[in-house]
Amino acid sequence: MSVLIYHTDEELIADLANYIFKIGNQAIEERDCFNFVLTGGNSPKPLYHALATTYADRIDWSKVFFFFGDERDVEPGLENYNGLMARETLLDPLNIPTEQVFYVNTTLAPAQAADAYIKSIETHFQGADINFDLILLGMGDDAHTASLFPETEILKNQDASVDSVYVEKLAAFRISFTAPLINKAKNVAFLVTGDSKAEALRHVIDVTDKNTFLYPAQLINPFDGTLTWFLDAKSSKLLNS
Ligand SMILES: O=C1O[C@H](COP(=O)(O)O)[C@@H](O)[C@H](O)[C@H]1O
Repeated sequence: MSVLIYHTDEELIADLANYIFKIGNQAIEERDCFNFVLTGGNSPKPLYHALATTYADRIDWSKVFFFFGDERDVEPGLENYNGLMARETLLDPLNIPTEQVFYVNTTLAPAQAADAYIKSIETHFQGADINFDLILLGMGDDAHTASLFPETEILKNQDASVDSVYVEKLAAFRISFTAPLINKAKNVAFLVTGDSKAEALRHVIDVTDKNTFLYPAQLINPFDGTLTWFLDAKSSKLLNS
């Protein structure tokens, strides 16, 4: 595991962009395609904007396939839909054709949407083992990642799959990769910024006595891949190292 801490947002974004392109260009060289899982929420917006502008010429975007590690159970056109945020900040500015983007179909009931999503991923991987080149994750101030929220049923799911979960404190359903599916990735990177994440981050990175039911991001530990944390000074202020 690598923990990288940056003192300016510009440095963090530049380094994370370089990391993404290194993995992406290597995947394209090896297999002619880069399977890239996006995170939702607010934290990645400046990164996505930078990828689509300053760094737009650093990869052949026609070879990049985009997925979502989690989705909110709202209509695709609504503000909270992670796919809409990614479309506005990254995918539309780069003119990515819809065939390269795997959105979660939230017009279906949550369980069916989860089922349809894993099936579409299986089809894309043509029956081969599903191991994404890169999964980008965020983390909430309650230590949830993707939509693996504390004290929810999905945390017990041992299948490398996509599941639906009812999150009581949000009174809403989510659709999310399970922890085993994330852990099968070749590379996993967290992007975590802001003071409000500091305490959760301390529990996830520094505390050796794990409680994955309360701090779900502790579940992320790739079986055979790399794990890198991209942090700003604020989110990392309570870490020992
Ligand atoms: O609900 C979500 O939250 C997390 C963290 O989001 P942020 O706004 O604090 O950056 C995000 O990673 C996840 O994809 C999203 O659905």
